[in-house]
Amino acid sequence: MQKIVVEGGAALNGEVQISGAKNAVLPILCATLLADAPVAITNVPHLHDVVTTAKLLAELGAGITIDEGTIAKGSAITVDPTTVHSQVAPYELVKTMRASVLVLGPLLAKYGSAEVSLPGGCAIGSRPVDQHIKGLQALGAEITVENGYIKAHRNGRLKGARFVFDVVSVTGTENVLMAAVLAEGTSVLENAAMEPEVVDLADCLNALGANIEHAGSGRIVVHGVERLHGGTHDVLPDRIETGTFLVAAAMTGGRVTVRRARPDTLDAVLDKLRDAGAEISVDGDRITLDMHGRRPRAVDLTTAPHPAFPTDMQAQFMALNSIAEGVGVINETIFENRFMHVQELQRLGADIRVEGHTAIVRGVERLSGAPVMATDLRASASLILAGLVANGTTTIDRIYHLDRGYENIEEKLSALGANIRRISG
Ligand SMILES: CC(=O)N[C@H]1[C@@H](OP(=O)(O)OP(=O)(O)OC[C@H]2O[C@@H](n3ccc(=O)[nH]c3=O)[C@H](O)[C@@H]2O)O[C@H](CO)[C@@H](O)[C@@H]1O
Ligand SMILES: C=C(OP(=O)(O)O)C(=O)O
Repeated sequence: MQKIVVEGGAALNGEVQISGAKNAVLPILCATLLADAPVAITNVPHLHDVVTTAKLLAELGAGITIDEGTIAKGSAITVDPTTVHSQVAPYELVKTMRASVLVLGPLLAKYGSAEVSLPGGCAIGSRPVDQHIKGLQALGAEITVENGYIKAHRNGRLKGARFVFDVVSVTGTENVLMAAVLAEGTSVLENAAMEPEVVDLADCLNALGANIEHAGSGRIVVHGVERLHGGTHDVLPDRIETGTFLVAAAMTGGRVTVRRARPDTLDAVLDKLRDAGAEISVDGDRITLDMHGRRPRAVDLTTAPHPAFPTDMQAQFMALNSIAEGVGVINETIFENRFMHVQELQRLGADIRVEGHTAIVRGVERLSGAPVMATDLRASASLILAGLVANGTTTIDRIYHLDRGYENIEEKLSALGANIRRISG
C-alpha cells in the first residue's frame, strides 16, 4: 500500500500547471456514448477515475484509444462508440467510482435501455440518485430498481419535458441533460446545477451537434436532436485542483502562480483566500497568490451549490483554518458526513469542535507531524496541506483516494519546493 510522506516547513514558491477537471472529463467521457462517430477528448488528466471510466466504456464495447501526450499538454482519449454492444454497467466498476452512474442517461437515450448498478454511498454521505431517476422518468423512461441495479428502458424516443429538480444535483443534471439531448422536442430543466463542469459538458455536446441553451444557469433548455456526430473537446481546467494549490501557497506563506487555470470558475474560493490575507492577481489563465510570509487569518464559510463556496474545497480550508490566526466557522450543507478529516487533523494538533454540520476551528501556531489516514479524496488533500506546515513528518495512508482526483500531486508540490514523497509499504 502506498503512502505519502511530508516533511513540513517549506514555503511554496514557483509555478504549477493545472490539469483537466476530473468532474468535467468523467461526464464528457460518458457523453461520447451518445455520438454516432468517434469523439476525441483532450486535456485529459491522468487520474484513477479516468481509467475506471475508460474501463467501463470498454466493457460496454466502445473502442478506446489513449494518447498519453505530455504533462504539459495532458493526454487525449478517443472514444469510438460505434461498437457498443452492452448496456450493463456492472457493480464491480460502479462501486469504485460513483460517477459511473453517468452512463445511465446516454445508454438509455441512445440504445433504448440501460442497467446500471446503484452506486451506493461513500465516506462523505449517502449520495442517493432519486433525482437522476425522476428526471429520466419525466422524459418518458420506465425505470425500476431491482437487485441493486437501476433498470431503465424507453418505448420509442424519449420525449422532451419540463422537469424541476427537488435538490440541486450536479451529476443528476448531467444525466438528465445527456438524455434530453436525443429526446423528441424541447426539455426545460429547472433548478439545474450551475457548476462550470455542467457548462463544459454542454459545450462538448453542442460541439457534437446538440442544441443546449443556458447551461450555467438554473434553467437549461435542450432542443432534442436526432443524432450527434463525432468531434473534439478540450476539457476545462480543474478548479478544485487550482484551489488546492492556492491554499497550499497561502498556508505556507509562499508565492505561487497557477497556470492554465480558469479564474472565472473560482470566485467564491478566491474571495475567501483574500479574506485570509492573500494577495491575488489574475492575468488571463494565470492566478498568482502571494502571502508575503504572513500567517493566514481564519475564515468563515458555508458550502453550497455553485456559484457559492464548493464542498470540494471545504476540507482544504479546514486545514488552512487549523493554522490560521483566529477562529473560523465552517458550515457543510451539501454532504452529511463530510467532516471525516477532522479527526485526522486533530491528530496533527488542530483545535476543531464539530457541532452537527458546523466545525469551529481555532487556529494553532503549529501542527505537529503524525501518521494519519485519508478517508476520501479531499480529506487526503487537506492532510497533505496540513503536513506541509506541521513540525516534523506526516505520513498519510490510504492515498488511493488521492489518485482518484489529483494528477501527480506530489511531483507538482515538490516542484514548488515542498518536501513530499510517495513510498510503498
Ligand atoms: C463526479 C462529480 O461531479 N462529483 C461532484 C458532484 O457529485 P454529485 O453529483 O454526486 O453530487 P450532487 O450535486 O448530486 O449532490 C448534492 C446533494 O444532493 C443530494 N442528492 C443528489 C442526487 C439525488 O438524486 N438526490 C439527492 O438528494 C446529495 O445527497 C447531496 O446532498 O457534485 C458534488 C457537489 O458539488 C461534488 O462534491 C462532487 O465532486
Ligand atoms: C466528492 C468528489 O468526487 P466524487 O463525486 O467523484 O466522489 C470530489 O471530487 O471531491
